[in-house]
Amino acid sequence: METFGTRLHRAVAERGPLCVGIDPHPGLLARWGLEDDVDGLERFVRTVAEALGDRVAVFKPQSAFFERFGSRGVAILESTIRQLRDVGALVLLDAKRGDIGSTVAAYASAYLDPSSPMYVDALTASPYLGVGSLAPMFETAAAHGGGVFVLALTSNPEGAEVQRAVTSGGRTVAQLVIDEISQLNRGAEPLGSFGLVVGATIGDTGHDLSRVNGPLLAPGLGAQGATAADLPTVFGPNLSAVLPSYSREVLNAGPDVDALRTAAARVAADCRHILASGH
Ligand SMILES: O=c1ccn([C@@H]2O[C@H](COP(=O)(O)O)[C@@H](O)[C@H]2O)c(=O)[nH]1
Repeated sequence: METFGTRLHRAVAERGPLCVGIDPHPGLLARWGLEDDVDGLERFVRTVAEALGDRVAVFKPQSAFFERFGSRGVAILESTIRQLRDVGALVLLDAKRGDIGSTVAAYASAYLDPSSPMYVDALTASPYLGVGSLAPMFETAAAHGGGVFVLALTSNPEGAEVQRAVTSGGRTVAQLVIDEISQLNRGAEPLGSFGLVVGATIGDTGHDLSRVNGPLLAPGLGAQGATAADLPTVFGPNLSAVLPSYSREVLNAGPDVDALRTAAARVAADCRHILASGH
């Protein structure tokens, strides 16, 4: 069985280092001339999948925008995940799950067990009940070739107060998360399956990412103000592991399929250039 790290490494080699977020905001549905209802949601996501499904390495549907419509929205999320995986894209579900271990085990079965209808390649997770509480997710992911991306230094301004707080051992909360994920990825080749979320908006992190040996998901590009040119400041010598993530910046170009493709190609080119230059 191939690990998620191996599958991600190949997807990025074949399609380029880009994650496109699928965030059907009410304002975007309106901008696309769609109603803010289940039919509008379905038209929106089918258009994104048709335009980009065969050319973007990773899609990151934001679960909240589907949950907003109840069970019918969740059914659309489920079919979108299948549609994207069928055309060879990896799906990273952004649901930021986290809880006590026994409940995390249920989240792991829901998203990371291939027999589940909601099975995805990887899931975002929140470590604020303790990184150890996420162990059932790590174990299920490892057993089935899946991945988990854990929040470390998020792109929103409110995150720093918690994430940069200093623990009793002297490390920040974020560095503790970074170190625990680094342990899980130790020795993995070509890339570990456990990633971190580090916002592109945060400037020089002041944190040591050098031992992560796993993917660094960088949201905050585009609509939140960061650009590809900010990536070297944030990630320093660890740029090669960065997976840049854009949602509204690309989605704003729709509903025209060619315009969506042009927008995705533009941000991909910006990032490829910066990531390849290594500085
Ligand atoms: O630190 C984080 C973690 C997750 N997100 C999510 O990414 C997208 C960003 O959307 P944009 O339209 O590109 O701003 C959204 O789903 C967030 O929930 C993040 O922004 N920052």
